[in-house]
Amino acid sequence: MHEGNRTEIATLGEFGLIKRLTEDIKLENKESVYGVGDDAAVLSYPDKQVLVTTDLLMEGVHFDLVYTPLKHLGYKSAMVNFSDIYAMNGMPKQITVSLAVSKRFCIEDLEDFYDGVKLACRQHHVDIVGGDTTSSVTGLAISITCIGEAAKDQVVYRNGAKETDLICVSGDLGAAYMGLQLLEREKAVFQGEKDVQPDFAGKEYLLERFLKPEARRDIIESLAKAGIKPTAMMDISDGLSSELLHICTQSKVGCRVYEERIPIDYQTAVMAEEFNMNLSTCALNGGEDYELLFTVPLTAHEQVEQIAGVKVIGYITKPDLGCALLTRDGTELELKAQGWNPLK
Ligand SMILES: Nc1ncnc2c1ncn2[C@@H]1O[C@H](COP(=O)(O)OP(=O)(O)O)[C@@H](O)[C@H]1O
Ligand SMILES: Cc1ncc(C[n+]2csc(CCOP(=O)(O)OP(=O)(O)O)c2C)c(N)n1
Ligand SMILES: [Mg+2]
Repeated sequence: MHEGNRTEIATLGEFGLIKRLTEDIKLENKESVYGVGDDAAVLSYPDKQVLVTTDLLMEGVHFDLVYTPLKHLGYKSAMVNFSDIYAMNGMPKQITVSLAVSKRFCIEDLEDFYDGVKLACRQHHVDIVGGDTTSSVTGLAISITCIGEAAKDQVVYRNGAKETDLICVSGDLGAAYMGLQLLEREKAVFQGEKDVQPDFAGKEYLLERFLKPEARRDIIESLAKAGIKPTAMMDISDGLSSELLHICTQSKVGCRVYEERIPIDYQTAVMAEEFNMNLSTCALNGGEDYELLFTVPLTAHEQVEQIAGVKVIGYITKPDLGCALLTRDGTELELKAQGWNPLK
C-alpha cells in the first residue's frame, strides 16, 4: 500500500473516484453494448448460452495485504472469475467489480488494484462494464461477477462424467499453497524489520503461482482445436480431492487416481520437504491452483495426451467403487475433501 504520495478518497468522493478508476476503459467486445455510466450495463448475446459467475473476497479470509501487493490482488480477483467461465468451456466477456473500502486505502491504492484488474482483462479480452463502490468499517471486500458465453451445445457441466472416462488435469498442483505457506512464514519480515529482506531465491515459481495465477484459456482453446469436448469439467480452487469429489458426486460415479501421476513442480517438492509436509497431501488439498480438472471419453486418450500441459491422472468407475487414490505402493486410500473451507 502507498505510504508517501497518498490522496484521501474523501477528496474525490464516490463519483469522482468511480470516474478516476473507469474513465480510460474502452469496450472491446461487440457483446458489450453499454458499460459504465447508467443504471445497468447492456449486453447482447443472440443465440448463445450466457454464463454468469461471482466470487466474494474478504480481507483476512481470502487475502492478507501484508504480503499481497494491490495490483496482484486486482489481477487475481479477476483471474479467478475467468477461471470459472473457462471451467464451463466458455469464454469470459464482461465483469462487474464491486468494492467496499475503509479509510486505510487512498486513491493510489485503488488505482493499483484497478491496474491489476485491467491487465487481467486486457489479457483475456474482457470488458469492465460496471460495479459498485462503498465504504467498509473493517477491511477490504471485493466482489467480481463475470459474464461469459458458450455455443449452445458446448457448455460442460460437473455432472457428465461416465464410467471408463479418463480424468485429466492441467498444469501442476500444490505450488500456490506452498507459496502461501512461504509468505506466511516470512510475514514477520514484511511487517517489521525494514532492512531485513525475505529470501525467496529459488522459490519464485511458488510465489508467482500464489500471487499471479493464470486462468487456463489456452487449455480450452487446445481442447476445441483437438475437437475434444470434456464430459465434465471444473476449476481447482479448493484442492484436487475436493473438486474430484464434486464431479463424482454430481456425475454419480466413482474414480481412481494414481498418486504418481499427479503433476507437481520441483520447487513444490523442495518446499514441502523443507516444511516437513507430505507432498501428495499438498497437491491433493492445497487449493488456489486455478488449473482445470476434466474428464474425457477413453477414445480421446491419444489426442488428449498430445495437448501440452495436460496429464491423465486416473479414470472414472462405477459409483459403488467409491473414490480412491492409488498410492505408489499399490494401496487404495479413500479420497477425502480436506481442502480449503472458509466456513469451517
Ligand atoms: N449465497 C449463495 N446463494 C446462491 N447460490 C450460491 C451461493 N453461494 C454459492 N452459490 C452457488 O453454489 C454453487 C457452488 O459454489 P462454489 O462452491 O462457490 O463454486 P466455485 O468453487 O466454482 O466458486 C454455484 O452454483 C454458486 O453459484
Ligand atoms: C490470508 C489467506 N488465507 C487463506 C488463503 C487460502 N485461500 C483463499 S481463497 C482459497 C480457495 C478458493 O476460495 P473460495 O472462496 O472457496 O472460492 P470458490 O471456490 O468459491 O471459487 C484459498 C485456498 C489465502 N489465499 N490467504
Ligand atoms: Mg464460489
